[in-house]
This record gives sequence, C-alpha cells and structure tokens, in this order.
Amino acid sequence: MTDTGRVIALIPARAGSERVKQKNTRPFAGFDGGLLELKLNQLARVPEVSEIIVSTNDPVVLDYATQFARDHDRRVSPIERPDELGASSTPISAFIRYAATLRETGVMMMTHVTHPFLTAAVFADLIAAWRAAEARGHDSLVTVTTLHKFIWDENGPYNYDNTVEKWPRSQDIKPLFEINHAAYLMPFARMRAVDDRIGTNPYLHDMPERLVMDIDWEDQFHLLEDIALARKARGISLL
Ligand SMILES: CC(=O)N[C@H]1[C@H]([C@H](O)[C@H](O)CO)O[C@](O)(C(=O)O)C[C@@H]1O
Repeated sequence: MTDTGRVIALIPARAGSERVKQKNTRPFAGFDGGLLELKLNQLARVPEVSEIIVSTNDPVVLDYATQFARDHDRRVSPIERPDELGASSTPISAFIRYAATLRETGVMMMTHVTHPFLTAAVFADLIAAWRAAEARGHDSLVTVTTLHKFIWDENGPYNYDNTVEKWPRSQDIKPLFEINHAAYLMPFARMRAVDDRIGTNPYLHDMPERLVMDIDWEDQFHLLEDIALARKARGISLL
C-alpha cells in the first residue's frame, strides 16, 4: 500500500547560485546562517512534517544542515546531491526526476529557502489544504498567485477582450495563475508515475503576495531583508 500519510519537506539548495551569491547561507535579517537557517527554523516548528530533507551539493549547506540536525532537530536529513544534478546547466526536470527517488513513500513538500515569509503556520495550512485536496481526488498541490491583471502578448490583450470593453474592472478579468514555487505537494510515488512535481489533476492553491514574495535577484535579497527586519521590529515573528 502506498503510504501518503507522512509529509516529507524537501529543500533543494544547490551550490553556486549565480544571480544572488551565497544565496542559501549569506546572513539574512539577523539569521547568521541566512535563508537556510530561517527555513529550517520555520519547518522545525511544523509537527505535521516527519522529515526535512536538504538536498545540496554545497559543502557549506551540508555542514549547516548536519549541525542543525545534531543540535536542533533530528528530523533534518542532509542528502548530498551529485554535482551533475546541481549545476546551473542542470535541467530542472532532471533534478525533479532525481528528487522523486529520494523517498519510496510519503508526500513530498518541496519548498525553497528563497521564500522567507512562509512561516510554520503557513506550512501547517498548506498541509491541511493538501489533505483536503487529496480527499477531493487531486494528485498534487501547487501554490499559485492569482493575477487579475491586464496582461498583453504580441497580439495585444491576452486575458480580456478590449473590443467588448476597453478597460474592464480588474476583478472582472479572467484570472491567470502564476506558479510561484512557494511549495509543491505530491506523493513521491505519483511524482515517479508522471515524472514531474505537478500531477495530471493538480490543486492550484492561491496564496497572497505578502507570503510568497521571493528572492531571485540581488536587489530582492535586500528588499525582502528590509521587509523582514521591519516585521521583526514590529514584533511579527518570521517563524
Ligand atoms: C523555481 C525552480 O524550479 N527552482 C529550482 C532551482 C532552479 O532550477 C535553479 O536555482 C536555477 O535557476 O534549482 C533548485 O533550487 C536546485 O536545483 O536546488 C531546485 C528548484 O526547484
């Protein structure tokens, strides 16, 4: 029988990020271990998670995760990743194929250190949303940002018809869903069956911008650090 009861968090943190140097472990908003320390502390406060895998080919990340497992939370499992699966040239699909083999059973919850505002309570909500979605027959959950925006392509308006109404109210525009990479939940067995981190009947879980803001570029690192510090100064926990 396939066991989908256990939720296993998976943090991919490859070496050598190009756009944001030392992205995973550079000090961030008072966390000396950086975004990785923040993410591990958030997940450490989620009792619904049975294991927290850190997949990396970066010795600094490996050391940090090993030390965190020893000193703070035994659920953390650092797993060394072959270098060829952690290069900037590695296709994401090759990494996903490998990730699907990391555990035989259970539900993978992939999340990235680059989303600093996913607190323990947010992860608990995500897991509850997955359980409800699974009960309705969905095979995966992917987090999205719902866009009610005026999107154009080279032919003009993409998601509204300006021959009907030049400027519809934004709430009346057909929504588009941006995959925001905050989290993917899917049983490992199902990942292997479809060779992806999204299944054939995914539940699109909408999340507000304030939770899913992420760091892709150097200026975003500083912007989100400013926001994190401002929240801390107001007594709002990042955990
Ligand atoms: C949005 C997305 O898919 N991110 C993926 C990134 C990017 O592929 C990589 O940073 C190049 O931009 O790589 C990982 O972090 C990694 O291999 O550890 C897995 C992660 O799921």
